[in-house]
Amino acid sequence: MEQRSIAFIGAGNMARSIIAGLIASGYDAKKITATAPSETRLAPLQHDFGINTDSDNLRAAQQADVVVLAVKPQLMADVCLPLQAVDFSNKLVISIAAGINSARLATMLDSQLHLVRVMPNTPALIGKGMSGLYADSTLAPQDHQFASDLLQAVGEICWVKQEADINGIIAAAGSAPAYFFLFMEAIQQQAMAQGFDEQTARLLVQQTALGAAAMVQANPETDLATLRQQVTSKGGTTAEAINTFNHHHLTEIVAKAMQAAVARAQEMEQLF
Ligand SMILES: NC(=O)C1=CN([C@@H]2O[C@H](COP(=O)(O)OP(=O)(O)OC[C@H]3O[C@@H](n4cnc5c(N)ncnc54)[C@H](OP(=O)(O)O)[C@@H]3O)[C@@H](O)[C@H]2O)C=CC1
Ligand SMILES: O=C(O)[C@@H]1CCC=N1
Repeated sequence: MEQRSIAFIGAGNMARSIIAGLIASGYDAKKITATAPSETRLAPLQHDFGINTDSDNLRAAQQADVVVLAVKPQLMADVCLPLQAVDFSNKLVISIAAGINSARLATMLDSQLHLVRVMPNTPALIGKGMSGLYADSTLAPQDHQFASDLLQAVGEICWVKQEADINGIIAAAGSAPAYFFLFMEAIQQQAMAQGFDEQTARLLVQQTALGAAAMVQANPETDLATLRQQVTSKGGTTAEAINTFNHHHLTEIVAKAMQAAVARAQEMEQLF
């Protein structure tokens, strides 16, 4: 992919995940700078990946071709204010923040932007990310391509046609690793309650989750319900477990949780 200079403004969990994935995919570490107010986050990034770090957001943004906004939504307005001094006319801006829309970002940076909104997730850290991307029709094809390449370096991507769909990506992918972790935590806890030590319980859940996800990926023509049915022997143990999930309305619980994630993103659009 094209090796543009990239400044990550914010060096937390998500920036680290993308940077790790980029370096693993062969991106030139010297072309990447990450910023944060303290060395706590920066030093490990420099040590682990050999990238540049800087505590000066303005300097990093001014020197970059691509500015990735990777701070918490609550801080975005404060972080953007000094960046209004940057000439963004030849820069691509990528925002990974949940709940801050394009119009708001343009106001925060007081510029017309070449902007892509991206909703990634933390498995980008190991090259298994899932990112949704949105840009309006004014984005240049080469910027569109760069954003695609950048996120494809750390996983799968899908472009959405309407900006509001980014909130759906948050619910289905951005936040969703946490749902799977929660489910795995619950299985691990119950396996421990049934007598397994912590390590064995973790092995049982992680290998099963990995196997199930790999089966989904290996069988793209088989729908998820069929894969479930193949485990569920009539009158057997799985049927009892699934009946219990259904009795307690697992599908409705998941729907409500995803709707809550979207509602929070919409609320954040008003707050920040
Ligand atoms: N975590 C996730 O799974 C996902 C997160 N996102 C989005 O990514 C963004 C970042 O989230 P996440 O990485 O989890 O958050 P973190 O809190 O882990 O990281 C935020 C980073 O911003 C830094 N920071 C704070 N103040 C400033 C400042 N003034 N200038 C520059 N950097 C600053 C923090 O530094 P310090 O630690 O030193 O304060 C930290 O490095 C959010 O907008 C979130 O919505 C999107 C998809 C998934
Ligand atoms: O929880 C959050 O707000 C961010 C966005 C998606 C994942 N983490």
